[in-house]
Amino acid sequence: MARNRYDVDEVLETPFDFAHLKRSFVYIKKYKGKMITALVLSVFAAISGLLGPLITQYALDNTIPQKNMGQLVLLTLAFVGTIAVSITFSTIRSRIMTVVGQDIIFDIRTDLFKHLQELPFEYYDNRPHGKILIRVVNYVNSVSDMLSNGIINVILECLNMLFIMIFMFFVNVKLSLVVLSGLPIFAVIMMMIKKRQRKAWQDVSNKSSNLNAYLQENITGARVTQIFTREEENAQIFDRLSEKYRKSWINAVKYSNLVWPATDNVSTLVRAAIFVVGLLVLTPAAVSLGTIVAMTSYASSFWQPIMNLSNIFNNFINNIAYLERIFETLDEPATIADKPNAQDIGDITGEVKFDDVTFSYEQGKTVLEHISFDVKPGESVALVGPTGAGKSTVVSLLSRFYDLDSGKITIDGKDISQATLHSLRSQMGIMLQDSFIFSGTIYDNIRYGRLDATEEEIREAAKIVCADEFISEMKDGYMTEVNERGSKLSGGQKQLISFARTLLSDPKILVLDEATSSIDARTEKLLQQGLQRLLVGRTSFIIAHRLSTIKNCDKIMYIDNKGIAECGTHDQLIAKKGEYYKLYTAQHMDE
Ligand SMILES: Nc1ncnc2c1ncn2[C@@H]1O[C@H](COP(=O)(O)OP(=O)(O)OP(=O)(O)O)[C@@H](O)[C@H]1O
Repeated sequence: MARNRYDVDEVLETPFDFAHLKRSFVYIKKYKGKMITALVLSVFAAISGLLGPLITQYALDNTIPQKNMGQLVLLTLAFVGTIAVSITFSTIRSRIMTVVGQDIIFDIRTDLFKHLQELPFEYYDNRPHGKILIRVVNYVNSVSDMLSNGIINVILECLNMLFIMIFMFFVNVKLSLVVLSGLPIFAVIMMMIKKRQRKAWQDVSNKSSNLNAYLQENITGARVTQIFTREEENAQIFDRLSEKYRKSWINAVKYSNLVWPATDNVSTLVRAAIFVVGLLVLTPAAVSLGTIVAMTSYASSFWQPIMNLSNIFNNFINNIAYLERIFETLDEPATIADKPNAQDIGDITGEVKFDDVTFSYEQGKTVLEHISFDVKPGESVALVGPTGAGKSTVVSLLSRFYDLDSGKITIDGKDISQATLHSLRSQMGIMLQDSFIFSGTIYDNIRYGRLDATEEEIREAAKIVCADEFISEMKDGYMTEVNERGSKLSGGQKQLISFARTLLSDPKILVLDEATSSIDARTEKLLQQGLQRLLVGRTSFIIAHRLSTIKNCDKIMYIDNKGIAECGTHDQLIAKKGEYYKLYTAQHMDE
């Protein structure tokens, strides 16, 4: 998939069809009981509202000319009653639908979040995270009204139209036909606007997504921005994105704004036609004043649902662009998922074998080629080599964060691509280069991967990695609240917490990717002692640029040129006087 920058519009792979709307019924049908109740209430509210003009007509044509005061009072009370029923039922309906709308938001968002958690790293590597956020937050909010109220309103407005027609035809057939004659004019106008309008709103959604992506990137990178004093340039980029968003919005609103006046004009024309036809063509003798007043009232009522429908239609057009995005995310395949016949890998001893493994992140650009090596259970293996050589990639493949181009990786003789991800990853402890800290307490951060860990176990893990001392010195100790990304902690402290988190999961295979790079030399020495105890009985892969930390590993692999350039113990590689020797002596001399 092409990489998507913050300023590149996303391409929708699937054009809109009604299947999207049909698919959204999955979310709606759960609430059909409440929706039917709301619909019934709305129908009663509408019928009640429609009785008003009939009462008026009767009063104008009979009660008032006969000066029947008693009847007039009764009719006035009935008129007020219809309005009261209409308002009460509409209010209850609106309350029910607010709850349904929120329930639908909840369901879609839960599905999206669950799915996002299963998507491969590749998905996140390929798009700005702000564009993912906007789908889960803004787009879901937007579509909820369409899926709850929108669909009810469509049914309701259609029913409303039907009822009004029945009432109109009941009052006067000829004048009803005059009202209906406005419909074809309206249909032609709508067809002309519809397609352009949909495209325009899709553009708005793209531009708002771009803006969000840039904003999110800049919040995350705020420190770097200030360090490099890039504020002005970034503000200009933001202005450009904002301007594009503003223009796209104005353009889209231009189309939407055509719908209202078009409907309004047709409605006014039709009402004028009623007067003309009623008074001049049919003559007052044939049509009473009450009939003309009732018919103009019905005519404006008749165009009300049409105006509402065109409004809903507008809303649908905007929201369908969002719905497409939501379904696109839900349809994103979890490529790194359990195969159909995946098996639990069982309790592993930690024997690892790479068999002729070739891998590329992007098609045609291999990062590793034909790599083969064996690691016995409990062995410690160091991966060293130049930046970008592929060390982290090797351990990512072992955890099956990516699938191979060719070759096979086995653990205890079992192909990891055929194992369930949970059984594989739950026996691995991986400490990535980026020691991510979640918002919450230090305590919660350490037990992130093992919620059932006891306080003693948490403290013990922290002690082994020499984190207990600095944590205990904090005002609230283990209960100290840290921000997302651990902004209140030093780089080394973050690494130690993340280290404790990895150890607490008691893995059979331990992966430490630059786990101690930010830790001072004294703490690292202490840490090494604790680590030696801890590595016993576990297979470990350690990536480190500081070679002094991996000297004692059972095996050192020097990764370069897409493969293993050298492999052996520290002494063997020093004696070989190859690349490792050069690197080690260079570092040794520096020290
Ligand atoms: N998600 C990714 N998408 C595309 N290419 C990637 C991705 N991650 C890494 N690469 C590329 O793969 C190569 C190997 O990267 P890797 O992170 O494995 O190197 P490394 O040896 O661990 O480097 P370092 O010592 O700097 O951590 C690099 O050229 C890098 O640009």
